[in-house]
Amino acid sequence: MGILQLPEQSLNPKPISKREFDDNGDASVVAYNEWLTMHQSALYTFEQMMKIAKKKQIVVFLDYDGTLSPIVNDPEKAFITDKMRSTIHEVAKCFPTAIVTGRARDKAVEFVKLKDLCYAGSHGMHISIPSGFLKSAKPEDQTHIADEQGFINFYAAKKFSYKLKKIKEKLLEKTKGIRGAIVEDNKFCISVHFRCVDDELVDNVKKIVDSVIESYPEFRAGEGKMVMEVRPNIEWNKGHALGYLLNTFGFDAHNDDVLPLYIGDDLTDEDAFKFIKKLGRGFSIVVSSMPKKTDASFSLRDTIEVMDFLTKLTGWRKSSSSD
Ligand SMILES: O=P(O)(O)OC[C@H]1O[C@H](O[C@H]2O[C@H](CO)[C@@H](O)[C@H](O)[C@H]2O)[C@H](O)[C@@H](O)[C@@H]1O
Repeated sequence: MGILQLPEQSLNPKPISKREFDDNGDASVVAYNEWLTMHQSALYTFEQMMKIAKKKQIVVFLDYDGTLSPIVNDPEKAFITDKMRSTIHEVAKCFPTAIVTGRARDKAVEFVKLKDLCYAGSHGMHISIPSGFLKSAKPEDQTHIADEQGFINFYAAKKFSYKLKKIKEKLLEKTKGIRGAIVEDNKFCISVHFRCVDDELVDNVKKIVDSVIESYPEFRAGEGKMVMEVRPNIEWNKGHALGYLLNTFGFDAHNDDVLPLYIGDDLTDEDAFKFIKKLGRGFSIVVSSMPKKTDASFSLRDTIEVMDFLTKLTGWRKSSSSD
């Protein structure tokens, strides 16, 4: 079965008015509405999507920043609402569910505060699975370690910890004179934020990051939303994390009955969208209120729409299991 493609006449994207868009962003209404026809609203095409999902196993993957919590200036204050938390809780009761984020896994747990789901932190380089979720016991080895909170932890990039610490020290030192720059330790990657840096100094921040990693060829830097992310230069990203988690949940990714559903808003989420595209099955949903280049098939405008979609999803699951 291929990725859901709806015939054009069945599309029912929610167009937005000029007023609404002018208040909100800088792209034109026409461009956004055109973009919506290629990345249809997952809310407005929900029924069609779920026709495909009937009697199949949906596995839910949720990015954190910009997907569950709105983007804010201070990364330490990117909280989710209680309503979003209880929505995620309901989702996790209905489907195997994982939070897949660039944040450190511990930070994601601290924000989400839910136990019965998986967390893939540091862009999937640290995956935590409640031990009860494992179909068969995973032997403890160098990359699978049990912790006191009842999670089994998989580490894809442990050997880079020492050098990351050094990189972080250098970044802190070199950015300390730039007002608004924040260096965030995400355990297996480091974010250097410039959202609150004066426009004319943003390039300086980027140059600092580039100059620091120049002496560390095993690392690379990518750009996210007003942030540079330094990470080990290894073949492991959010897409690999999806494959790993599906497998760990006991699902054969090649089984047509397994449908990964991923919602995310940032560049690193594109790796997960590509994974789903390559699989040829599942639902990839980008969160954006303006046109952007993406491999996702569907879209939602913002975190409010994400919550509405997840609520619909759990409602659908509950009603379809009583069929
Ligand atoms: O994979 P994600 O969960 O989307 O994490 C990506 C980065 O998200 C955070 O930064 C973004 O959100 C901040 C809070 O809203 C915002 O201030 C910042 O400008 C955004 O880039 C997080 O702080 C980063 O470490 C993550 O890499």
